[in-house]
Amino acid sequence: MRYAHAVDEVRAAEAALMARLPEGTLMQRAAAGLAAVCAQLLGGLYGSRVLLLVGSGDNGGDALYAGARLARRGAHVTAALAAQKTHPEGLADFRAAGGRVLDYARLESLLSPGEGSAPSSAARRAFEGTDLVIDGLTGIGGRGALRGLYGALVRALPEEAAVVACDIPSGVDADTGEVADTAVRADVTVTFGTLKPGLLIDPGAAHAGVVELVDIGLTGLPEPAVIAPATADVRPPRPEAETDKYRRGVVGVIAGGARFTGAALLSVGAALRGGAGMVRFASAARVVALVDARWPETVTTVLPEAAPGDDTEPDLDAVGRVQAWVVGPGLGVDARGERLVKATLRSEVPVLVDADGLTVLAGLPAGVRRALLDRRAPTLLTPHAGELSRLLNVGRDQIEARRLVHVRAAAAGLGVTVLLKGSTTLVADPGGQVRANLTGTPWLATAGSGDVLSGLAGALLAQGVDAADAGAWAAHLHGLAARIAAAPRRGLAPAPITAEDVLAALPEAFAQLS
Ligand SMILES: NC(=O)C1=CN([C@@H]2O[C@H](COP(=O)(O)OP(=O)(O)OC[C@H]3O[C@@H](n4cnc5c(N)ncnc54)[C@H](OP(=O)(O)O)[C@@H]3O)[C@@H](O)[C@H]2O)[C@@H](O)CC1
Ligand SMILES: [K+]
Repeated sequence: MRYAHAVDEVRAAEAALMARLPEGTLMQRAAAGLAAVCAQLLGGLYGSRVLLLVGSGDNGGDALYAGARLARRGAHVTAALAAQKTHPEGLADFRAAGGRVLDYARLESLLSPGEGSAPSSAARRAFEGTDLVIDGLTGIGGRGALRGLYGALVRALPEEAAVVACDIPSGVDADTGEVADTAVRADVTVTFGTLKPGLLIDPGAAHAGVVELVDIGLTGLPEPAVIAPATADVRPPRPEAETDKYRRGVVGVIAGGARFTGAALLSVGAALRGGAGMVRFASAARVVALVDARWPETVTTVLPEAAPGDDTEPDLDAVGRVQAWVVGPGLGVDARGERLVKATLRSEVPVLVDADGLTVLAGLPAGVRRALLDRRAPTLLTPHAGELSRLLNVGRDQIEARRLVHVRAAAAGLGVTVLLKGSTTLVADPGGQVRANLTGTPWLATAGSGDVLSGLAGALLAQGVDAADAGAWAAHLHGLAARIAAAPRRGLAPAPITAEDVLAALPEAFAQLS
């Protein structure tokens, strides 16, 4: 499990610790950890060329002290001072260690634009041959788009150099993972005390590379703002020898309609492979026939079409007992869809609402929606950014840019668990804790992959897994399956995949759980 804390919490814990320690102790611990990771990456230090990007705050101080340590071990280290004032003691130590300084005025002239907005050739020449860059422009004090020389400096970095970010890649918001404009793209981020949410959430996570945590002795941190389960933390129930199919959990899937049938097939397939004892499926006759043909192990029920104007609630008892419902994939957003969503939410078992089911919910008057979601059994909503945008009445772009903020707001506002799909899938419970999924891959951005996720999470709900774990574990397994499908053998470059491929790889993903 990886834990991330918000900046305010980190600062409070650091202040308490600093009050008990001699001045500068924490920074020395941070710098020692940073230098150790860099030394390991460089292999031999002697003669290697290191470039420090130094900003005005303590993040720059960490970089200067780390650079001094590397210089004392024989590296050629240059500090590019991107601010007029930098950490004075750190700079003095760096100079004393024999580090070379590119001061602000010199850096400014090197970075003055050449042709167009490309970095000037002077900057290119100055940085040529760098083996490793240490990014100490901004850490947890960074706010908004990089200002002054910072952005131009980042854009002028030599492509071949390895990049190690100090605490957080500069330009990434530590609390949310937002990237306003230019941000450092690190191969490794060395972070101190605890992870920051922005290291786990895209677009920040994509800029962080491998995240190495350095222990600086922080204690007394509160509950983490974001947690990211590792594969070892994903523990769906395992059937015992005497477990029968009913005790393993029965999941009911209500999906597909007049227009779409594929979503139902994918969701049912994933529910079958998700470990439930049995899958029941209910829908229109045409969809049921297809499910019967593709997944004969499913127990199916044809739901009679209501006559126009007839809004009596569908009889879900006719489908048989289930321990959880999945409702929505390919369902349609008409009156039939609305009746089915309402009926499942009025049941007393866990319900997962996905896809068209979410659009139906978004279209209901707020009071009706609130009453439907005010349930005793767990409720899990699994929107992508567009569906969440409709539910919250917030622009899709805003959701994409501030995923953490909006998934939390949705869970708190609706009083249910919300799984926001995307490059980093996030699962928020109404209490505010968020789980981030680390197994995502861009290959999952393919039609139907959400239907697979819904069936899988529904199967976990039916096995008694709580909503936040069901969402987070399903996302984890789904990501593993996608990676297996995209690159089935070691050393193979990933290839495009379909949702069917993800479905087929689910058993192998389960096999990776300890
Ligand atoms: N606290 C501790 O115990 C420990 C802390 N440690 C280290 O300290 C780091 C935090 O240091 P910090 O608080 O000095 O903030 P930091 O991230 O260096 O940035 C602040 C400066 O950047 C500037 N600035 C901001 N945004 C900008 C932008 N977009 N573009 C341009 N400039 C921008 C801002 O300028 P201003 O907004 O004031 O004009 C201000 O001067 C932390 O991440 C860790 O590395 C470790 O040593 C362990 C112990
Ligand atoms: K940084």
